[in-house]
Amino acid sequence: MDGVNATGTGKSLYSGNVSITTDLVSSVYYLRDNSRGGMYTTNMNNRTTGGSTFTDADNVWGTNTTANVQSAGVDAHYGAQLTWDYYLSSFGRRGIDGNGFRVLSRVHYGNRYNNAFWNGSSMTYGDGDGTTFRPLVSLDVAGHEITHGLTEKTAGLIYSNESGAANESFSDIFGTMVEYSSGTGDYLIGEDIYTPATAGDALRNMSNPAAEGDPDHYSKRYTGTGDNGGVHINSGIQNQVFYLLAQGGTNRTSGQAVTGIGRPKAAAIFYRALTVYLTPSSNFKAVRTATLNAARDLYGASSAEYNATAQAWTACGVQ
Ligand SMILES: CCC(=O)Oc1c(C)cccc1C(=O)O
Ligand SMILES: [Ca+2]
Ligand SMILES: [Ca+2]
Ligand SMILES: [Zn+2]
Repeated sequence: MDGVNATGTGKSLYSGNVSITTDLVSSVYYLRDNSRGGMYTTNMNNRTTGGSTFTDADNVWGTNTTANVQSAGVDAHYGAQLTWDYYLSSFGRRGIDGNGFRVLSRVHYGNRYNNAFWNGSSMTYGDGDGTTFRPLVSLDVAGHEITHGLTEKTAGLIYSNESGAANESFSDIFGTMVEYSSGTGDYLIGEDIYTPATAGDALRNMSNPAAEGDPDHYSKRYTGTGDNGGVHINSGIQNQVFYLLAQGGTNRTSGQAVTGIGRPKAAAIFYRALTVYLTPSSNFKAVRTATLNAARDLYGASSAEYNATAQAWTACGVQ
């Protein structure tokens, strides 16, 4: 049923009050966005099956607190909206498949569930247990999860060992770009949702991966079998490459300096590498090559951008 696009007011948990696109059908508002592939957001009512699209009578959603079940729905819907807009405005990509893929965001999944995941067709967010996690619907998480979908439909990076760590890093990189697109951002992952009683920490840290126990250099990579071969650990190496390429700085392990080229150009290089050059079994060496090819395509083989890309990978121990 095609309704009428409406602009609702969303009182979110982590982004203040935001404008969201909703769908008016027979004087009921639905958390559905027909202007962005029909993306919609459902309430799982703390179960793991079923769920129904949020509805509202006056198009004002949530109360900025978890006291109202709509609040987390606002964050997830807004995160999907910003992610759609980021990929469209930055790279001309309409949805994660480039063909208007309809994203489903499911919130209040399970009971005090400390996780968020992409399952091949939808994002799913738990509410957290209130100690380790608050509801996992922050902007960098939404961008992270939806980018898992984009990766699946492009390079298809296998979710283990180095290809899996690269997969994770692409999600951290573009989750961070989506967060910055809101007007404010940082190089922390999940800072709004992680350990509410502890300020300043995060799931991961791209500017200083070691702050959260992850490697910033290939020589420090995890070689065990945990975490699918360290996909959320060794992602720190590529995250550090991106950070140094975007912002400039010095790698703490190698002491090597990198000249920054800014977030937009660094993101364009990584996006082109992901969508044009990478394949399912690509390792970090292959990502280095793919980003150099992308930098050459975009800026030229002897450009400052190309040289900085090579410098960043070298600074992090990937030749
Ligand atoms: C930044 C979002 C994130 O990392 O979500 C996960 C969590 C909280 C647990 C396990 C896996 C993931 C993931 O999406 O990789
Ligand atoms: Ca962040
Ligand atoms: Ca915290
Ligand atoms: Zn992930």
